Amino acid sequence: MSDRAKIACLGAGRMGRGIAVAFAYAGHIVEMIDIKDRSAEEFAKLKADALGEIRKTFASLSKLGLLTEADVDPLVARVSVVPASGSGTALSEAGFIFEGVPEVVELKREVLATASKQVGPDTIIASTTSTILVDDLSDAVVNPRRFLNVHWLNPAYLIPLVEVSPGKTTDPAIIDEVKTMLEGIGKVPVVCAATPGFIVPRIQALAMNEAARMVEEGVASAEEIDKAIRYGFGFRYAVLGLLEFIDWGGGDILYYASRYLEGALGSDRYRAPDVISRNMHEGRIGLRTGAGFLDYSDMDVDAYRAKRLQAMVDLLRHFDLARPPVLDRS
Ligand SMILES: NC(=O)c1ccc[n+]([C@@H]2O[C@H](COP(=O)([O-])OP(=O)(O)OC[C@H]3O[C@@H](n4cnc5c(N)ncnc54)[C@H](O)[C@@H]3O)[C@@H](O)[C@H]2O)c1
Ligand SMILES: O=C(O)[C@@H](O)[C@@H](O)[C@H](O)[C@@H](O)CO
Repeated sequence: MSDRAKIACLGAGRMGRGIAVAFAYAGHIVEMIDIKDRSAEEFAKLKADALGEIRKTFASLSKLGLLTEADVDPLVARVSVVPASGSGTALSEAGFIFEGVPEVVELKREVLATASKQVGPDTIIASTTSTILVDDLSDAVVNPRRFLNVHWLNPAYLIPLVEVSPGKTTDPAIIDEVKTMLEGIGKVPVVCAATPGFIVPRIQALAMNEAARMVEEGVASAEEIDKAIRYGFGFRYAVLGLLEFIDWGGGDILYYASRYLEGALGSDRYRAPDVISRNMHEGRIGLRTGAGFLDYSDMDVDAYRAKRLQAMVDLLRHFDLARPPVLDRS
């Protein structure tokens, strides 16, 4: 018998299924609980659909070389779907529960309140919300000390990052427990303060809306904008962090660029935060001054730069875009 914690997902939708695949892959037993009120026929259909998609996902991972075809059956067998009426055992046996119902505060509170009455004393409950402040949910849970937000990125079984956002009432020991568990299944957890949108949704909602706005304004087609993201924005940020790049390009450039864009596009959504002007006026503009958002003073900057450039060259090769130089030999 495995001593890996049992997992329960509240909801068998996109995130429930993705999280189920991630945990089953890592050796955990997962029960997806369908808490929506529906007929036996509707439940049977949902169950077949969810398990069918999980099988398809494992089958595609086998084609992509992450597992063998023979692994698919035993991995799928680790996942089951139970109706609300059968949730008692699943909830009382689960070590970790991930709530994954639609992004509606009242619905999440209702589901969390009901489920948290049925869990064991050591169970940790997490909401997979993309944006909702953890403290807007925690008082719905019977034991809020063992509750926090754990935001996975879609597709959850492939993207390494998981954002962990504890609230005012979360027991600090739980944060470590969740981090250890996530690292144990190969994820890269990042902890952030209780805030709506955490780190990634907060940044990407702005970027996604701006991309949509540019389509609306006729700046470029959706295809051209996405090409720019894949070969420029995404390419660079696969290697550098956003704040790290402010330091590479220079905080002074961002200071002036923000002022210009705010005026030229007539929108305060380009207004830089105070820290950008402060850094600029105090000369903390990045690599050139030895410090910006990061501190380079005690670093072998040439070696650091070479490492990042190597990663970009590896990416160029990955995209099949690396070329030899053009040399004019007579
Ligand atoms: N979709 C994404 O890319 C993504 C990524 C990260 C986090 N999230 C978050 O995960 C959560 C779930 O999103 P999703 O994309 O999996 O949604 P989804 O619609 O695919 O799944 C929602 C699940 O909740 C169930 N449900 C719907 N209405 C219900 C009700 N009234 N009562 C009980 N259950 C109900 C559905 O049957 C389904 O199983 C959201 O909070 C979302 O913000 C989504
Ligand atoms: O990063 C993710 O996978 C999700 O958090 C997002 O898809 C999310 O639903 C929001 O950023 C949507 O705006």
